[in-house]
Amino acid sequence: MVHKVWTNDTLFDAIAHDLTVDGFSIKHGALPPELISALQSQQLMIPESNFKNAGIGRETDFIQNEFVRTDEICWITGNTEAGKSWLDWASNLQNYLNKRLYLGLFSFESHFAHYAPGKYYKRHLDAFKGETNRVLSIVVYLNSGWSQGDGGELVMYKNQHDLEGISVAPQQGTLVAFLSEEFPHEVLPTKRDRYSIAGWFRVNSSSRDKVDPPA
Ligand SMILES: O=C(O)CCC(=O)C(=O)O
Ligand SMILES: [Fe+2]
Repeated sequence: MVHKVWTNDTLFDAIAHDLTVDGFSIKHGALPPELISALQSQQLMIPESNFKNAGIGRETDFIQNEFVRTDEICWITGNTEAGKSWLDWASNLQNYLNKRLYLGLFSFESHFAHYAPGKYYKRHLDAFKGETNRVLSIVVYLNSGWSQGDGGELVMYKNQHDLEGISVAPQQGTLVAFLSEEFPHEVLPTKRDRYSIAGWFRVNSSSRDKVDPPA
C-alpha cells in the first residue's frame, strides 16, 4: 500500500486533529520503519514462556476469561533497546498530546500481544467511566503482508449502539488511537499469528493514601 510518509510532527498533529474531531484516529505507516524492525526482532526473541495468558482488569482484580480474550501478552519495561525506543516514541506522543489537547496524560503502560491462529478478543471497552484512569488507548501492528482473508481485524465501534464498526487490518506500521472510555472494539479471530503492541496512557488519580498508578 502506498501511503503518506510521516514525520513525528505531521503524524502527531494528524492524530491530535482526529482525536479532537472523532475521538479516534487510524494512521497507516505511522511507526518509523527502524522502530518497527527493532520491535519485530524483539518480539521474536521473547521466549514463549514470557508470554502470559492475558487477563481482564488490573493486577488486583485480574481475571482470566477464556470466553472474552485468548491472546497472550508480555509487558514492555524498557529493559531492551527496542523497548526503550518504543517507550521514548510513546512519550513524545504523550508530550505532544498534552501540549496540544491538555489531556493531562501522566503515565504509559504497554505490552506485546500475540494472537495465535484461532485467537480473538471479544467486544470490550478498555476503561469504564469513573472506574479507571486509562484515558487513551493505542495499538500498533507488527505484521508484514497482512491480506484479506487472514482475519484478525480490529473492529472499532463508534459507540455502544454501533454494530457495524470500522475494520482495521493489523498491517505493520498501522496505528490506532482512541479514547479508552468511548469506543467498544474487538479483535476478530485470526487465521495467522498476529503480533501487536497495545498501550494505555493514564491520568494521575492519586490520593493521599493510594498511589495510582503505582510508581
Ligand atoms: O490488538 C488489537 O487490535 C486490540 C487489542 C485490544 O483491544 C486490547 O488489548 O485491549
Ligand atoms: Fe482493547
